[in-house]
Amino acid sequence: MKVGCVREIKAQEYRVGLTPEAVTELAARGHEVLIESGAGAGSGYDDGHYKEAGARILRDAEGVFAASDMIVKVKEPQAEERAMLRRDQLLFTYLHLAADLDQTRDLVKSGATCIAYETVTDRNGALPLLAPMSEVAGKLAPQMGAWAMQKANGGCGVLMGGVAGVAPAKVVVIGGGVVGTQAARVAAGMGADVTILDRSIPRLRQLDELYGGLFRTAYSSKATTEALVYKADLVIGAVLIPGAKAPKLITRAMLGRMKPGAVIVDVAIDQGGCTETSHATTHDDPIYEIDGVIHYCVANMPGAVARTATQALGNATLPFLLELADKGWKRACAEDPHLLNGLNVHAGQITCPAVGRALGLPFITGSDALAM
Ligand SMILES: NC(=O)C1=CN([C@@H]2O[C@H](COP(=O)(O)OP(=O)(O)OC[C@H]3O[C@@H](n4cnc5c(N)ncnc54)[C@H](O)[C@@H]3O)[C@@H](O)[C@H]2O)C=CC1
Ligand SMILES: CC(=O)C(=O)O
Ligand SMILES: [Mg+2]
Repeated sequence: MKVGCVREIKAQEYRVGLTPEAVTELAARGHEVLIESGAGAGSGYDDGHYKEAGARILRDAEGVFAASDMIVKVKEPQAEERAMLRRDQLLFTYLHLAADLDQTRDLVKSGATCIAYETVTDRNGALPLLAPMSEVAGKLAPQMGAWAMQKANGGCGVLMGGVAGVAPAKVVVIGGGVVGTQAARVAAGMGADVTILDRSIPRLRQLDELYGGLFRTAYSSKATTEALVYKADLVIGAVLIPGAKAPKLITRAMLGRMKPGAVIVDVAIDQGGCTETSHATTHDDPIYEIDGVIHYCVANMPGAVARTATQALGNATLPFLLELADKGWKRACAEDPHLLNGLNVHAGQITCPAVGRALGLPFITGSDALAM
């Protein structure tokens, strides 16, 4: 198979979809790998690293899109990239379609087969291609929150860990999955007073057993969430209902009752955010204020630490990538129901029910797509 990888063009995105390590493995199995010149530069890989691994370097993205059977990326294709997709092509990347009607329409129109990293599952019911980036974003969230709490950024001027005789910041993490756990660990490590909320009692029990001394757990009822949010200096939004839009757990009306200068880091923004007033921001211009509350809503947080993030993502995508390249999407998905769960769009149809429902558009199932 011809496997292509282009330079990411989303604002301030420095990750890359294929590492030279992945190229080595693809080439060893007889696949031809095409890399856009400069694609890996932001992650510390130059064209020479890819050539040595066995790739061919092409001058521009147009050439890579035109020649490849499968395109491997990091972020959702931008409008100009979507225009280059074609019917017999496979796209393997993050998509986050539930909160992105324009992209969904373009992918459907392209006729391409699109597998989204974030809805691929594993046998434990987890999301193995979202998890590494969730680890990164979770570990970054307290760091970004601490920065936003500084007065010069409009924040409340509270230091995460406090000092002798002065209380630390109160941090509330909503959602105790991968992002939430890493965020709570780091915030607690910085000395903050941390509570994590989740809707799943087994998950709360697990967190309590593992981290009981480090942070508290609480059940995510409306009343408990409100009470904790009103006392918080920093709220980290980390909920997920796979494939669907994030539930709005912090309303506009609640902002007025929060502390002036409190900060919300809404990591769930790529699924629309769990705060009614959240809208996606960029690393260039990451924060804005509404009703005295600072919002940080960068949708590609791991792009800030591209070297670490690219390596972590590359490790996780490799086994799936090899299956897709060796077998083609249809056989690979037929043999692996977890990869099939990643199929979001095929031949002009939405194939992920959660996406169809979130956008109010018609959909078929992955199994229907296999039978086409
Ligand atoms: N902004 C960014 O750069 C990045 C964003 N993300 C996003 O972060 C979000 C979280 O991802 P993960 O931690 O990997 O998901 P996860 O599936 O590991 O955890 C989500 C948790 O939310 C909980 N939850 C669901 N509804 C809830 C509610 N009403 N109240 C409290 N908890 C609730 C679930 O029980 C689960 O424990 C996703 O939207 C993901 O796409 C992930 C990486 C980077
Ligand atoms: C998960 C995701 O959206 C990201 O890593 O940017
Ligand atoms: Mg994102």
